Amino acid sequence: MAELIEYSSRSEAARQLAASIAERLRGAIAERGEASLVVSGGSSPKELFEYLAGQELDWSRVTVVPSDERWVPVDDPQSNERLVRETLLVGPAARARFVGLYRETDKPAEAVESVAKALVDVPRPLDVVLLGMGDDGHTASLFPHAPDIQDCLDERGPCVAPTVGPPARLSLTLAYLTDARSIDILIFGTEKRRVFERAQAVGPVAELPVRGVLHLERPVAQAHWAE
Ligand SMILES: O=C(O)[C@H](O)[C@@H](O)[C@H](O)[C@H](O)COP(=O)(O)O
Repeated sequence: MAELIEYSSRSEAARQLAASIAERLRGAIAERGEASLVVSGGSSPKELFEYLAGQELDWSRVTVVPSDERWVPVDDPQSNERLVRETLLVGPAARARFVGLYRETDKPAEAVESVAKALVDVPRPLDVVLLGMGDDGHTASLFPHAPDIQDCLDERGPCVAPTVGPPARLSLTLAYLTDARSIDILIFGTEKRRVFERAQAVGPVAELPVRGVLHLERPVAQAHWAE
C-alpha cells in the first residue's frame, strides 16, 4: 500500500510536492551527476510544473520524459509534450533534456522502436516518477480492462496503450515506470480519493492499473491528495 498525504488545497499540494521533487533531483545530481524525471500529462500536474520549473537546480543534468503520449502533433492542445514544454521546460528548467514519446507516424506502433532507442540512455532506476490517476483507476495510459493491457504491464519498453478510443496513445509500461527510486501520485477530488482507496486493496491490476504502482515490494510510492 502507498501512503497518502493530504493537503489543505491543490495549490499547497503542487507547491510542496514541487519542492520535494526538486530536492530529490538535487540529491540525485549530487550523488550520481544526473537525474531522471518522468511526468504525467493531464490537468492535475499543471500548477506543480509551474512551481517546479522555477526551482533552482542544475537542470542541464536532468532528463525529463512523459509517462505517456497522445498520438497528436506536439502543437495539439491534447499533447503531453506541449503541456510539458509550455509549463515545465521554461525558466531554469528549460535547460533540462527532454525525451519525447511522440513521432510523426500514423500509429504509435510504428514509433515503438524509435522511442525505445531514445529511452536507452535515460538514467535508471528513475529518480522521480510523477503520475496521475483517472477516475477509472488508469495511470499513464494504462487503462483498465483494455485489450492487450498485459503487454503494457509486463514489457519493459514503451508500449502501444490499448485504449478505448481516440486519440491513440503510447505509454511507458508499468515495469518501466516502477523501476524507480520514488513515485508520486498526484490526485485531486473526492471521486479520485474513493478510487484510490479501492485501489489500495489488493486486487487485479488490470481492473485498476494504478494498483501496479501502489502495491510494490519497495515502498517507493506516495500519493498526494487535495479536495
Ligand atoms: O496523458 C494523460 O492523460 C496522463 O498521463 C493520465 O494518466 C492522467 O494522469 C490521468 O488521466 C489524470 O488526468 P487529470 O490530471 O487530467 O485528471
